[in-house]
Amino acid sequence: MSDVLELVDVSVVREGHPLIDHVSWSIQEGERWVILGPNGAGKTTLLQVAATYLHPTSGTAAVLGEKLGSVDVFELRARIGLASAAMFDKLPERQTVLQTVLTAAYGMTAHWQETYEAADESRALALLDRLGMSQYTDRRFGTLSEGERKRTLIARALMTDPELLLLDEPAAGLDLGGREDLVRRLGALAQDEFAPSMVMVTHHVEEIAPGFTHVLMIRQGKVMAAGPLDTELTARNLSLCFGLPLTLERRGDRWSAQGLPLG
Ligand SMILES: Nc1ncnc2c1ncn2[C@@H]1O[C@H](COP(=O)(O)OP(=O)(O)OP(=O)(O)O)[C@@H](O)[C@H]1O
Repeated sequence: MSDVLELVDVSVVREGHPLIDHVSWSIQEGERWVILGPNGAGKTTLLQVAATYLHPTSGTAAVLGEKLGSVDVFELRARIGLASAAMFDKLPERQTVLQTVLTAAYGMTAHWQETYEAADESRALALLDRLGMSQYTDRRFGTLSEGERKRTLIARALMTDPELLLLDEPAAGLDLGGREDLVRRLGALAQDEFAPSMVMVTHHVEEIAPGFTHVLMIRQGKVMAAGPLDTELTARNLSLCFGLPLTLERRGDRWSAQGLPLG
């Protein structure tokens, strides 16, 4: 069994409709995966299974060596970092950026009379610095721009020193500069040998940072391709996944894709 993630024939069915459909996927230690697929393909559903927030309707899922259904998910969740826009609503707007990151160390979303250890505060400050947020530590979370919020959430997800880091569309809504800044920071993280295993959901190959190693492509809940970027991220697979003819270009360790002209 894989140490990081092992899904065997996993389906998640809602209202008689499979959101993910007989998915088998395994992640080995040291791999950094990108999940690509069109709107509604099942990417977030897949990430929610990996984050232990969703249980398969059928099939088996093991995360960090623990089989879902026979493990205390609260203990397991402490070993997983999740950064997703769905967190925005759960985090108090009036809390400072530093508190927003610190509360993660206590498995909470809000600052409530905990006395933080100095070591936790130093760690939170170091993570915020790594994500380019040092000038914002005292700002209220609710006043941040989209890009600043996203970077805060990634620092927050790293606070517990997770073994698995899950990022749901971290670059969505960012402008070109914000995206490139984030790709650089994610690239530094992905290439750090002490960084956790990573899975990033995205819609765009341009957002794949250097250091990512594998891709899973999903369409209508089914896996279209899964494996090393070098062999699986091809124009053919991408075109099948998104349902239109696409060209794909690789320049160094970055990617770009374009639709073919009509006619
Ligand atoms: N509770 C639910 N009941 C019924 N259908 C659902 C439920 N939750 C999600 N879906 C549907 O399942 C499909 C997959 O959703 P999911 O959010 O996983 O897709 P996604 O690939 O992350 O999409 P996007 O790129 O648009 O964020 C969508 O068609 C969605 O409408």
